[in-house]
Amino acid sequence: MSFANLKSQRQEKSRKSYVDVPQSSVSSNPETITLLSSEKADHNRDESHYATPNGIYTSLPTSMEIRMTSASGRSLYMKEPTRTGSILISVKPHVYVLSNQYLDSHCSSCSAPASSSGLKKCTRCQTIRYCNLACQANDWSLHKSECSALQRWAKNAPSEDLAIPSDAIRCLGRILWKRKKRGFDSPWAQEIDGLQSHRKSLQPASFETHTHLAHSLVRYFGLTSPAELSEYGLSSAGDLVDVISRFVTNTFALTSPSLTPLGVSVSPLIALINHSCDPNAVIVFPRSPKNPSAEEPLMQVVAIRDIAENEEVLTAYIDTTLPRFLRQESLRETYDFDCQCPICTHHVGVDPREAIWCPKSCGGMCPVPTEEDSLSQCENCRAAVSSTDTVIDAIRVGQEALDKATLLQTRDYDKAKQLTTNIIPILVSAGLVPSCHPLLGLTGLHKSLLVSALSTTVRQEVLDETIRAAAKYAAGLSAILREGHPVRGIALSELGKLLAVDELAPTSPGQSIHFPPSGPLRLKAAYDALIRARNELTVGFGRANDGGETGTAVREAAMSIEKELGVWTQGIRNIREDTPKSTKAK
Ligand SMILES: C[S@@+](CC[C@H](N)C(=O)[O-])C[C@H]1O[C@@H](n2cnc3c(N)ncnc32)[C@H](O)[C@@H]1O
Repeated sequence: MSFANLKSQRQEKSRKSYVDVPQSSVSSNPETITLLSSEKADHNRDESHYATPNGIYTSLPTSMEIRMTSASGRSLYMKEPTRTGSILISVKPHVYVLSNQYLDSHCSSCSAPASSSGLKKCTRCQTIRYCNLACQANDWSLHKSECSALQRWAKNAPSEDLAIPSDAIRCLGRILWKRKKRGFDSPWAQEIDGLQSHRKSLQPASFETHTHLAHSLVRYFGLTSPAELSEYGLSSAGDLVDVISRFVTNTFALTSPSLTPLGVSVSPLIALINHSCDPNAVIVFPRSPKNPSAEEPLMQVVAIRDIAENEEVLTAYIDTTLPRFLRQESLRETYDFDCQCPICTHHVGVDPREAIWCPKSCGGMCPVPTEEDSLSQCENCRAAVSSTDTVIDAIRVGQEALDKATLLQTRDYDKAKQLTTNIIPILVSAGLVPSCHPLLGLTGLHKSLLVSALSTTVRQEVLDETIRAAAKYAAGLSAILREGHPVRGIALSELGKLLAVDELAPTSPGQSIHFPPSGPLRLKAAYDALIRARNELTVGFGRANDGGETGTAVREAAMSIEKELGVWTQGIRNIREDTPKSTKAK
């Protein structure tokens, strides 16, 4: 449920404060902290949304029901056993928008990428683009209000690069316009108003973010006084902060069928699902070829393991490849709770997110030593880790490099790549396993940087390095995420596609002892990776969707390699048959 660009909102400055959140909720004085912790016993939430009748969720499938738990509020439960790969929920989000960087390349109505005939631009705001007139007509009822707000914003923008408001502002705008249009008492508005708000327990960092969002929203709507908020059914600036808090806590990434985050979306029904770092379901936008584009983007919840009757459906709000302390930090900051899921609380065995190889190379793993707990030994042979300081230093340097390279990846490609290239070997020589943080993150980033370079020039050694990085990344993910997780499926499909790229300088099959191999062995490795990817995508993007758009493309790629391999095999057979016996013996 990553909320793209939220933090960048903090940079959006504005002149006048409309926001009237009680200072006590953000002050750092001890009294406030006491107040907050006693509220925490009551889960720190505004109870008013619990009054919302379950009946308003018109898209709630009959196989599920809403229950209340003391630990996590409203929750979705299965009323019947469900198999891996089943689609549990399928809805169009209440609202969604593309992030600024995708406004030129994707349709703002169905969120599909531009076809070869390009997209048609709204002639008034010159910002929003559509596949065709049908997509434009589908979006018009909302874009009508948005169009003039976008024009006003652009006119007053201090510079060209700030001429379009962020995805968060545009999405909030759409929520308020649609809420007004549907009626403040409509089921649609009740579902939005029923979303959980953490306004009363905002932490200082979140308070700042919410304030900036409120300022920007006021500017986007062209309001000149807080009284004008009443037009949107809000009686005070505090109500506006509530809307923003609901949005922040309940927003999902709008993703492509290959999981690229394209924007943000809100579905009150799907927002009833609570979090686990070991989820039994995922939220995807598979874009099945069977779906009419007017129904896209279709948001689906898919079971990634069998779910029993009376079991809670749980998805992950954050990146679960991160170590526990980073997951907890992120959940506390954005969602205001301490995760008590099995992998956060049961310390059984070594967590592959925080592990190094056995110093005696027995194949076992040891927990990464920390400043607080420097004693570490192999889970298998009990060999003690002696290079504690080296490991701690390597992880610190790795984390700094990952943060820096992530920031630089779009601004300074060479520096970002230099960082990943130089730091990965340090972490590997310190003994980190491929799934360990921050090695996994750096490997994923290194792979993405190499892939983006391939789009300009393909050199054999770069292609091979990219394949090795993709293989290490897929192996690292596989140690953490359960089989059928769409992130695993996408990583494997990327590896398969890279292996399938024609070699520029194939070596002879006899020389193929290293990875990636060459010739038919490479093709076979591509085929194997694509078949594994296909199986995982069929689960993660829903069996009924046949793995969605990516699953379908991967199946086609695998079929074409199968044919090619058939030709190779036949070719080798023919050569064998044509070769005189005396030559074969040699
Ligand atoms: C998207 S909402 C989920 C639905 C929410 N329980 C409700 O009643 O509306 C996210 C909020 O639910 C609560 N929550 C979700 N998962 C939780 C968990 N594992 N433990 C405790 N609270 C959780 C947190 O308050 C979080 O900010």
